[in-house]
Amino acid sequence: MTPDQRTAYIDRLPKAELHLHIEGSLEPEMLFALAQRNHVDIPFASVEDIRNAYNFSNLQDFLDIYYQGMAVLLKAQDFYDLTWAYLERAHDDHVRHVEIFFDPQGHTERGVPFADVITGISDALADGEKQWGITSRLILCFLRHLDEAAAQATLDEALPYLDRIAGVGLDSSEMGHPPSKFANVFARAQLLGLKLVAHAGEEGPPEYVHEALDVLHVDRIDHGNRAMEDSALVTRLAGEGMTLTVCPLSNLKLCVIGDIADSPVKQMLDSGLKATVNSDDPAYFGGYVNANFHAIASALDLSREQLRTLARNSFTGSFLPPDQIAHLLAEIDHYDAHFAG
Ligand SMILES: Nc1ncnc2[nH]cnc12
Ligand SMILES: [Zn+2]
Repeated sequence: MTPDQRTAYIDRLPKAELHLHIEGSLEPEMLFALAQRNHVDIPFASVEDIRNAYNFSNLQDFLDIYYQGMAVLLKAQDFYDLTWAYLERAHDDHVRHVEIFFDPQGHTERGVPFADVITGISDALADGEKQWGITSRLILCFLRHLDEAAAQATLDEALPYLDRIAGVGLDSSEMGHPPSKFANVFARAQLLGLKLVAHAGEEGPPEYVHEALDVLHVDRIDHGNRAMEDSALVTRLAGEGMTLTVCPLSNLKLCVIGDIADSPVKQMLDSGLKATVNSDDPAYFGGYVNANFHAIASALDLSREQLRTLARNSFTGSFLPPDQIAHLLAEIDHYDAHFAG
């Protein structure tokens, strides 16, 4: 395939996005507009000012500004508008299914009712399915810089809404907050029938990936970059068919990698790992899912077969039922068979 053909192939390839923080899709324009609509003071005079602040040297640098940005989200309508805007972009990128993280503790600690957060997001997801046929799952993330009791209280608040929540995850500052800190709340979530995921090995050591598997019993690993440092762990992850939700542009912006060519995606595929490509916080990291595909496809010279594998992994690694996965895999095959460049 020529580079132009590869770009065209990615653009319309049916895919799922499995690692997307809905608050990280808050574009500077919407942040600015919501600040005005809700009369929230922000330390930025213009959209340009906001964009200029998006330079990070590590995860914590980003998180500081990410939590600051959330302050403009106050009403159910704000969460609806945010989610709808993301779905419009996802639709443009031929995303057929999304599994979205949300950070309720970032909102309830500011006095926003849990009900407003989940209602706004889930109403938009339902409307997105009606409008475009994009299916979805919602994953409640616990903030790992807070304690386990706070996570348990958040799970308590979620109980009336479990019909809208597919799973729980673990995000925020990784270093110093190992997965084992949340062993009890994850065990409780599992008993409630929820799926389990955790950010691990983004900045944290391979040991945190081991803990996510052995202590939390996760169904997926979010990021997982540093698992590549531990060959026995790589063999294990490959053997278990564990899905890794890798985020190339995020890794670059947060200095997890020094160059996009250092993205581990190709090495993961070559090692038999079930890697997927995702955007993480696209408003902050410079691109939605197709931009992430484009960036690594050229930097790593990915083949058509590898791109197709990444798209297949996004569906087989999802929490959809087998019949829907089979249907989406058939969509990929149909697309691939008819792609003329
Ligand atoms: N990449 C990331 N890592 C940890 N926590 C996050 N919250 C939002 N994006 C995150
Ligand atoms: Zn993330």
